[in-house]
Amino acid sequence: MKEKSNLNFILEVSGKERFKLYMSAFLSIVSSLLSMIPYILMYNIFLELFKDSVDYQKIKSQAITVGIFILIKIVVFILSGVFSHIAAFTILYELRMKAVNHISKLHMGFFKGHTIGEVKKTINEDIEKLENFIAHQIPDLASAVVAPIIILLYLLFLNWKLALVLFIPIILGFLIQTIVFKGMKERMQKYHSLVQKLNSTIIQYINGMNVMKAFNLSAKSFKNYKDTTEEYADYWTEITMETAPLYSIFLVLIDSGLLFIIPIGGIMFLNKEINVSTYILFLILSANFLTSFKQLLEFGGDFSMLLEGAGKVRNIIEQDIQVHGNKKLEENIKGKIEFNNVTFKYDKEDVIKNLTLCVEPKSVVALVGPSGSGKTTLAQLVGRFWDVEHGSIKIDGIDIKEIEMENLMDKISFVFQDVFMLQDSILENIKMGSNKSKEEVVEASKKAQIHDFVMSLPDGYNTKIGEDGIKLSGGEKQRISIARAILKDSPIIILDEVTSYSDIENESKIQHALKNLLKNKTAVIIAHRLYTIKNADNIVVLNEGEIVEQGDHDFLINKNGMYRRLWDIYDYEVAKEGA
Ligand SMILES: Nc1ncnc2c1ncn2[C@@H]1O[C@H](COP(=O)(O)OP(=O)(O)OP(=O)(O)O)[C@@H](O)[C@H]1O
Repeated sequence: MKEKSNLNFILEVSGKERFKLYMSAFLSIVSSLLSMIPYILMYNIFLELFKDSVDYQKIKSQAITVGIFILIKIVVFILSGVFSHIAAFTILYELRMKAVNHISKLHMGFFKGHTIGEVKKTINEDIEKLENFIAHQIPDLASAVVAPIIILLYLLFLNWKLALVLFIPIILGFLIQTIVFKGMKERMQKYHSLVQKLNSTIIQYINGMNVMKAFNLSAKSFKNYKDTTEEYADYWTEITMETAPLYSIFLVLIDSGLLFIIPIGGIMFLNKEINVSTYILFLILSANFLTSFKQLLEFGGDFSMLLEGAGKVRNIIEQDIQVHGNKKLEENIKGKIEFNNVTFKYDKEDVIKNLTLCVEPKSVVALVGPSGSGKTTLAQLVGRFWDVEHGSIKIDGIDIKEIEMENLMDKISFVFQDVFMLQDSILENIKMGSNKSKEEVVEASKKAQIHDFVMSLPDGYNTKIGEDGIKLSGGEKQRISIARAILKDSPIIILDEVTSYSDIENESKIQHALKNLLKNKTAVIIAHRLYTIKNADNIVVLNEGEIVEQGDHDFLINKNGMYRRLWDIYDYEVAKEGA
């Protein structure tokens, strides 16, 4: 992945915009070359002024030419900026779209290894920084490289001995630069990881505020944030202490580059080796040369920082996407799900172990078992939230890896406890991008037992949800998510049963809604409350990723195994709650 440099990566993603970048760099070089011309013309003016009989007409025409070149330089400079800015914003747009699009195709596993803070920093900040690089630094860099070379060549041509004096600050500058920027890559990596950590801790701090307050943990979480901020500040202090003294010497050296030209040029003038106009031109051009040279050296630091940021974007864009085949499930599938010797692990330990299970079409299978036994994992594997390590999962005889992802998602509806809500109207929250009619939405909402609630709101289905709109209770969100699934009408339902209901009324409404949802569907239910799955066609008892028993409720109760024990615990807890 690292064979290609990050700079090449930027050029590669520039795609069609690359021409604009080259154009911008070219115009920037032309602009800096044009800025030399007035100096050369001024030299001619000086030469003329020091003649015995001054030709004022010639001076006038030279002065007008200087003015024209300055104007042309300004126009070319602006054009260079226009090209680079247009390119930059187009590239930024494409890069963001590419990254966000790519993220949607990644395994969930990617989000396990990267926090939301990290991903946000990359997509917002690292990509934004590239704007500065593309819009300003590519053209600046082009002219910063070419301009000093041209000036130096011209000065060597004017008087090579005096021009050689300029090499003193160049050599010293390079030496110091090498020392200052040694280990810069590692430092920049650490810098980026610290910024990511800062982002993650602040997101964690704000997102978890209500939970932390409830548990009186605000101070602890704040301490986490404070510690990270201190680590960041300490890191910058450390870098500054290490590099500042040398860097200051470097700046002074470059700025005082003229100190070498003034005395040595002066001596040469007194010895009549150069005339006064050459001396003056040397002073002007040397100052110009040293400024461009300093700019060029300063690019080094910015470069490392930007290229490291580009590397982060690459890390996302070059992540392997979840491959899928192009087979399609028929419109009216039966909905049979087969797990064949499925093994899966998140990290080191197998969470699902060589599991074989058949979910018959239009049957309801409930997964029960102790916490951590693998119920959620097994259900999520059907939707390829993760891919199995060994074995296969088939729907109507086709391996899910061979099915086109969109088609697979079309055939499965997920109803999870943690309901994701769009910051949009209730109508859009139920439609979820589909082109179903309002009537169909209302029909689904009635079946999901949420219609009456929606109609009691002032704006009905147009009521906004989210920060600017109304807040919904857990039960209401759950019923909206059931309405979504009823509207989607997929043949397979994966349902994470709600652990607790806010009240009896909510509970009976949700049970009713679920009954409507599961009618004629193949369903896999992750069961937390045993009595709700008593009527399931098949109850699968999981323990440590293995099926320990399965059958209907009566069969399993009579078997007197783990299911029976789970019931005993459950009955005890329900009795305790009721007491
Ligand atoms: N994203 C993840 N990354 C790493 N390990 C995970 C992840 N999700 C679950 N696990 C681990 O996998 C095992 C099975 O978890 P899973 O959530 O499937 O069990 P569960 O039976 O649904 O539990 P519960 O009833 O508590 O929801 C557990 O040991 C859990 O810690």
